[in-house]
Amino acid sequence: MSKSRILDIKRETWVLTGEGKKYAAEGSPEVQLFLAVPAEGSISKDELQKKLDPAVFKIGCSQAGKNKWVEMGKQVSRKVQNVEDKVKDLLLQVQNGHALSKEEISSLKARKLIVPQTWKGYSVRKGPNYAPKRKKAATDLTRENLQKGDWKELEFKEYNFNAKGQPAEGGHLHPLLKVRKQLKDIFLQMGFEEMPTNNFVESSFWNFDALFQPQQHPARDSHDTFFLEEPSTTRELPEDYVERVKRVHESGGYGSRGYGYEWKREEANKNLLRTHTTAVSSRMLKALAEKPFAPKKYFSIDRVFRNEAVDRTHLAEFHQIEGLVCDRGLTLGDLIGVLHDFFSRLGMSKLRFKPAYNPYTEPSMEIFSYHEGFGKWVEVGNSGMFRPEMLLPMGLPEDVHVIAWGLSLERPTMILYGIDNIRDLFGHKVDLGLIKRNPICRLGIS
Ligand SMILES: N[C@@H](Cc1ccccc1)C(=O)O
Repeated sequence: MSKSRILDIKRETWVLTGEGKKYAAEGSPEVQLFLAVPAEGSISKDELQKKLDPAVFKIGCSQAGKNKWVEMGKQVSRKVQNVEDKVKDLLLQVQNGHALSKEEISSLKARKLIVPQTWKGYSVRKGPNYAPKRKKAATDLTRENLQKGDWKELEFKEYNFNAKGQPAEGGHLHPLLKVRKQLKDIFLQMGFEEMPTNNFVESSFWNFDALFQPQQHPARDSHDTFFLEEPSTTRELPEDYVERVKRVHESGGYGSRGYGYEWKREEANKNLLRTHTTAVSSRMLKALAEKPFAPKKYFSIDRVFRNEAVDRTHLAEFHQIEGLVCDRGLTLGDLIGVLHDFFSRLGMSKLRFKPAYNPYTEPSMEIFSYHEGFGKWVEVGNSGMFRPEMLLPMGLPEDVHVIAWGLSLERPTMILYGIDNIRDLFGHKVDLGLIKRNPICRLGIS
């Protein structure tokens, strides 16, 4: 835009002074004076002065005299019959924004009845180099430019080496990892130790038999469990313990009648992808039974696998959170107390329990939490006291009881992040935006 296209604009207008405003309302001093002089005869100057404001008298005398309206002496008398208040008329015109002639302005200005007021502005017009007429500079040399050959005429934009680049994307943790970290912190704060959970492949023995789960149990069917083809069987099992487990399944002991069926070693040898992390708990408890007894609190958070029909709330693999406390004389009351402590740290303080069945726990309880947002009770986990048929063959002392519970990691994560389809949370269809949009995880589930 060239400079010559910008014009300064200055406008002068006139406004009344305080005195001007007074005369516009009350009449000019000369007229006020004229009207104070009687139409017939005369009035003494002293008498006249008393009738008028001193300033009006003084100015009125000089102006009325100049206009030859009155005869001034000791006595004052009129020289004309009528006068017109020209000054008042002019002041009213100025007040109403009308333009006056140069002479009229200068006479009012001389008497300090008006003052100038200036208004400043600019007039701006488009110049010959105004943007739309300019050629747009090309930013990229395209294949079309090369094919058409118009690159010869193109004007290319210069590189701006000072421009800032795109902000670099930092790492973001997946919601499951963040909730997992919160849960891990909760367990650690409660004094639990983490169990080693790095084996996805487990034998049926540790996953089911050691947990007093009978070999005909439907969960042990290939419809529910992924069995391994290669290697299809486990290499070794602790023989003495296997013998005790076989016996407790077949004929009981330790005050139990057992299941009364023929237990098969081949079934126990079958390798599978672990269906729950309780398989890890059974290994840990067996190891504990080998040493002089010491109470323990264990937890794990890791992946498990089930041959499920995949739908919006089920996947064939998910993460299980497992906690257990092993000590002398524990009761169901201890389990309820620990569950209240654990879940309230997750923001779920209203809990209810429902009797349930697990082959390895008695009694067993499903855990429900009241979800304020949903306005209803939702199932959040499963729990129980491990059966003597599981603990005593391991060699744990008889008065040692184990309270335990399990839940999925996906469930609380979906509630926390408002996700209603598990496939949006886990698997190859997860939108990276979900991860980027949730850099911070909120605690408090209900
Ligand atoms: N293993 C159970 C959870 C559970 C753990 C410990 C005790 C009771 C139940 C499940 O998979 O659902």
